[in-house]
Amino acid sequence: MNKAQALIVDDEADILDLIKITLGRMDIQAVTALTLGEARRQLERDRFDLCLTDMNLPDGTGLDLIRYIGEHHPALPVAMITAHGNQESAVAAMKAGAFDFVSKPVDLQLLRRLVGSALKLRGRALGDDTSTTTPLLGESPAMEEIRRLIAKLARNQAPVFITGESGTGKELAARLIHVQGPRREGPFIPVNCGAIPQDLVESELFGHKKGSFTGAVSDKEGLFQAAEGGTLFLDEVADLPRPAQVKLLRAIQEKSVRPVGAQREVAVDARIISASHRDLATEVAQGRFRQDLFYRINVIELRMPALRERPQDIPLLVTRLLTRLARQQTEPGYTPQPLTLSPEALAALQRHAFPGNVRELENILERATALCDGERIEIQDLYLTKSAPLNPLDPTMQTAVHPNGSAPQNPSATVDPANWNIPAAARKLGMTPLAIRCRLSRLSVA
Ligand SMILES: Nc1ncnc2c1ncn2[C@@H]1O[C@H](COP(=O)(O)OP(=O)(O)OP(=O)(O)O)[C@@H](O)[C@H]1O
Repeated sequence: MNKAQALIVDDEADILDLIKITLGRMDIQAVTALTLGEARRQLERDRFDLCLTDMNLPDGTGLDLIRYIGEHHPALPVAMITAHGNQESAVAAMKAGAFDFVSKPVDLQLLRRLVGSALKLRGRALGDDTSTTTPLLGESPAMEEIRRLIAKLARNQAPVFITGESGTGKELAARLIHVQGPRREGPFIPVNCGAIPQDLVESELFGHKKGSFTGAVSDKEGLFQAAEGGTLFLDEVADLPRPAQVKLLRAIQEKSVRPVGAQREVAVDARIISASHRDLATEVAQGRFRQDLFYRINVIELRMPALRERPQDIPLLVTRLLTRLARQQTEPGYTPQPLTLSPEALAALQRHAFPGNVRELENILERATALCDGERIEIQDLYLTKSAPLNPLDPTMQTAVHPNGSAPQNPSATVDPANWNIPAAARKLGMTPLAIRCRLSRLSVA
């Protein structure tokens, strides 16, 4: 590959020189521009592997340049040089499509890492190499869109916040962002924030020094440091206690952490992807989650759709999951044929509400595979009981008209799947419990 070439845009000659020297030591040719107009001309004249731009330019802003590059040179990673402590412009840059940011005074170690990550994208098509991770299956437009967004997000370093119900594939999406991006060779460290005992959260995340608290018998590296060069996936981030939220904010802003009991901060280079099945905006409104942290981790939001919103994906998921289950039962010299699903069983699954989403589908099929006698899974092998929640979005649920002429109501939407309280639902819908039971058994699968 030819020598890499970077375009550096800043109206301060000193900064241009400093960056030029640093890149030169990395064997990268740097071309400089003092204005937005000059940068555009360079971009049309030459081919670059990376662009670094300041926010304030004499004839525009760095954001203008980021947007211009997004439109005309979408494969070119561009990073913003922001004024010290100006988090707004860092967030704005990443929302506009910047790959990453570095704040002034420029920390050369961080700059070198940033440049290294950007150059790993050279000559690579979007979404390469997902071979080691389960693909995100689904042919629905919603899943197509998710895959497209993941490929795009993989190319930058912005914090991503993934929302969605339990089992919708939030962790899978985070892994795909990691493996499709320049950090793929680095570690992917998943952390369930809700599973760490409250008093150990800070030490787990940021590490500790020997003797900093009872039980700290030796220095310990935190999960942030373990994710160096890779991605830290903070699952159930809403469960982080407030003091850890303050430290997390600082770690993201300053790209450095201070282990418990340590005097000095240590620089860390980890991409943060977080997720929660809870609505973080509500958590903020109720004072349980810091607004500034919410703003910082939620630069880009990815919403994983519930399975009930895309029942058309169920047949493909079923086929792939049954194939995988058959493979898992392979014995030396014998691989069983994947089981098939009867049309009635498939229809039943497409009517099911799946509160546990794809994970629940996996469990249902695993159980059915174990219990099924023949080669075809029948409706009764699914063990969807009468109390199984029905998909309120299923069109067959929308046809009944309520006697009082109000909008069609759906008993399964009213009957809380957790309680399955039919009398209460009947009161709410103005129907008799018997009528509800009849509706449910007509639509139910068992
Ligand atoms: N679109 C999909 N294609 C294939 N497998 C999927 C898909 N979505 C989810 N899965 C599978 O479903 C299971 C649950 O996914 P995952 O753990 O990513 O969900 P989650 O949203 O992070 O769940 P939780 O909120 O409970 O942590 C995993 O085995 C994952 O591989």
